[in-house]
Amino acid sequence: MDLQIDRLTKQFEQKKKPPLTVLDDINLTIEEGSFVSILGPSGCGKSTLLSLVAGLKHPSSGTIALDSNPITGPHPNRGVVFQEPALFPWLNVRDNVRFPLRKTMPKQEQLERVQEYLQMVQLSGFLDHFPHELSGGMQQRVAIARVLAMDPQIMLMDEPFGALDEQTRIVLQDWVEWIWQKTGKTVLFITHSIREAVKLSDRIIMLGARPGTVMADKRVELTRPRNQEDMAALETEISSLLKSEINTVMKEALSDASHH
Ligand SMILES: Nc1ncnc2c1ncn2[C@@H]1O[C@H](COP(=O)(O)OP(=O)(O)OP(=O)(O)O)[C@@H](O)[C@H]1O
Repeated sequence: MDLQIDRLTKQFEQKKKPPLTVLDDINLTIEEGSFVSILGPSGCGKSTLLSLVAGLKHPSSGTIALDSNPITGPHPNRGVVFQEPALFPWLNVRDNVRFPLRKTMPKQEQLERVQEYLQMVQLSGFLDHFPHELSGGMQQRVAIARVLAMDPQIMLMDEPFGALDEQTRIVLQDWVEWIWQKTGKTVLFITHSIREAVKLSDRIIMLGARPGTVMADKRVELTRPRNQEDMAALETEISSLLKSEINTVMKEALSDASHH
């Protein structure tokens, strides 16, 4: 099922100032089963866009629809993974993953599903562990298993590896690519890392700053698994695009400041 974003605009009210436009007339179709990353300078509206797709925030104008059904709020067909794993500290791994399933199916089925997805994230030996007994990377895998177990159509991932060390991050990148290939889910993935985006994505959408519009939309045709040499040229190209965008924003900010 495609995700269709039409003429999407989001503004936030500000005290004693005109509203802040964060996303301005965004039009995108995200194809079913594709891995799409969103890159852009800090504050350009990446998280806002993801929250809108999640249904946690509402558009100021425009629409978002999943296979022609308008999104009006959160729904299990869209699973969200944040930078912080957000597990319940008082529940063990089994019950953390089971939690969202508890009203949707018989208990035996819940437990089977929990087992299946913890196996997929290679944590089936940790059912009785509590979050504080796990490393950050393991906690994030539990959080991902919890979302996968709900069998969403789309995984919305907001810098899921941003808080992890470089080595763990590289391992989890390979692993998320494997999960994506195995499950065939659509992934919408926010990252600050150009390398991560180039490694994982079918398509990279770059948001520009103030107000957030689509600055570039690139298909990545490199064969998987991708190696550093093949990725280098595209990384350089994206990096210079982003640098010039950030420069523009900083110059604007400086000139605004000097006029006040
Ligand atoms: N609830 C809110 N009320 C007012 N302004 C908001 C609100 N949420 C976000 N903003 C503003 O909207 C802009 C975009 O924020 P957003 O978090 O979407 O950016 P981002 O691209 O995800 O940033 P980063 O890369 O730093 O995480 C920022 O200027 C932010 O201050």
